[in-house]
Amino acid sequence: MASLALSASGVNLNKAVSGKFDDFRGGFSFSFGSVTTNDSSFAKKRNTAIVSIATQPPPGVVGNPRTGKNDETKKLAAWTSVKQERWEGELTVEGELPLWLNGTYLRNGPGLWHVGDYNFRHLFDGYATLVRLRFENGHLVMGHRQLESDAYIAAKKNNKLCYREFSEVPKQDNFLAYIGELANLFSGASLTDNANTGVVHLGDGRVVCLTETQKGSIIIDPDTLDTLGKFEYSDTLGGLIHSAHPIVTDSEFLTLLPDLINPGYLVVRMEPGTNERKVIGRVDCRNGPAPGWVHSFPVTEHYVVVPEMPLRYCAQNLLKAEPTPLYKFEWHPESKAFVHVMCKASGKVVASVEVPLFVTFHFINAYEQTDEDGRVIGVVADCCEHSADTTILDKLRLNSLRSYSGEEDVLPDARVGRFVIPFDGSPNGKLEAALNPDEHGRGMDMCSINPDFLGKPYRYAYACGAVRPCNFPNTLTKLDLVDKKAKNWYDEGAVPSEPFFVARPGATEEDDGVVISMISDKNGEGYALVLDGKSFEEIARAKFPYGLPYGLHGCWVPKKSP
Ligand SMILES: CC(=O)/C=C/C=C(C)/C=C/C1=C(C)CCCC1(C)C
Ligand SMILES: CC(/C=C/C=O)=C\C=C\C=O
Ligand SMILES: [Fe+2]
Repeated sequence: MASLALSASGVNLNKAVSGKFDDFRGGFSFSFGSVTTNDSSFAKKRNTAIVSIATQPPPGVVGNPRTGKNDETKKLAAWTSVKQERWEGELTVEGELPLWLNGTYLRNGPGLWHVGDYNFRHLFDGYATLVRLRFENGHLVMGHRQLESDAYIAAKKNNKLCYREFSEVPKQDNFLAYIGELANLFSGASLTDNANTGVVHLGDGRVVCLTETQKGSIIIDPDTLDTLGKFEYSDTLGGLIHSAHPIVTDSEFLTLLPDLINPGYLVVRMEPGTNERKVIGRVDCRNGPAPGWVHSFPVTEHYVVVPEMPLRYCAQNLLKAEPTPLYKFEWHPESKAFVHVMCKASGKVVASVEVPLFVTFHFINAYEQTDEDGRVIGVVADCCEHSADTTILDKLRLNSLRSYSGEEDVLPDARVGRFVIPFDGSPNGKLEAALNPDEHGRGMDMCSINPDFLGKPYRYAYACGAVRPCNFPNTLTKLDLVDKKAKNWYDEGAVPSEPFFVARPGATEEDDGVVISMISDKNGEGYALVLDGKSFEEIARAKFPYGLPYGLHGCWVPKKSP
């Protein structure tokens, strides 16, 4: 059992933070909260530790009733709309940032959950808030800014929801308008372009914010967070939706386009410097009325792994004005679950197996298994698996996230689900926990790996786990998938965002680097946190001028060499 001691040092942000504000003025009811930076008791309030979850008694978690809008009370900022349109300034760093850490960590996520007096219902509905941490020679400059999607601009202008978000549908004044809106749904015109899920750094240097609608692909300037315009796909592949998480490397962009008419998926590839996706191949669904939801998928060095989850897109739910318990999806256990493997070079499906039922948002990584002669005999694919329980989707409703009492254990169990897909023609693949889920408190999501190990055998992953009771993953967790152990960082009452691994230039060991996260703490404040990739101990933190909303996924933009 490990329960490591705490360290603390003070900071007075009144002196430390030099910030630039750009108050939002318009039809939106943003509150113009003044920035509360004078908090010399910050250090005293600190209570963080690396804990062994299996042996630590569950700590109390602070209550969190929130409205959709900001107020000045000190509550968790994670589920609260961002205070203002933008801010930029240097932060005071406690501890020491490695001097090799030069570049920008960008994080995207839904950060504004109301239009006028209307409050959105689901975490995924919020308008995209971009946060930028620029690391330079031991210094850290933070900036945040709203993404200027058409959906956001229209909401600001008209003071009402104008596009279909994840769970929200614009209200129509009359029957004719209702019919018009439905027609626009089929053409895609009424779908949101609110690219609030992730942000990727393409091999050609462009930085693109993404969501699950294809029109929600928006180019930004990583230095200013300016919205530069739509990323227009120049091909004629059509379709309205894609996986929220493409696989992006210096040499390619791979994604899946679900086909809702003839259930299946197109596997497509785009080269740096182009906007044209080319088809690698097509996977036909094995069963069910529609393709399974593909929020993400993994790749190995030579194969694309296509999951067919029994949580399937649902055309009827798409047409409904009010959200259903599974939103735009439907659970079809009778349709079973499958995993398909496509060869990247030939587009041929080399394996298609039935697997146990599963629910996942995020794949972690995948790799090839070889025999003693080096022949590929199968693939292993790991994901954050929610025990085939779809209730996780409804647990991400803002009411549920905001109304946590701190006492009940609300978060459904999750694990590192490891698929083993044989290439020998067997009809079934395996799905088992890669390590005992008690190692990470049976919470598991929001993962990253060392990108040099993408598609290759790997040992370490970073994710969020749980110290229970809780209603959302509340630890940063380093998973050792070889020793089957986890190290957990925990700050009582806080919500950390996805731990993002940045490798030290020239590193030869997989975990030689740092892990960056942004924390919403129980006092309503927040800070950037940098952990050592190996020891998983804190090496630096920097307090934000005010707490920021929860963010989903990020990317690293290395500093350009002069
Ligand atoms: C934030 C996140 O992780 C997921 C966002 C998903 C969105 C915005 C999905 C939107 C959709 C529609 C507006 C209609 C079509 C179906 C679907 C792709 C779910
Ligand atoms: C926040 C989340 C999914 C985000 C998608 O991009 C999942 C959280 C799961 C909790 O266990
Ligand atoms: Fe995601």
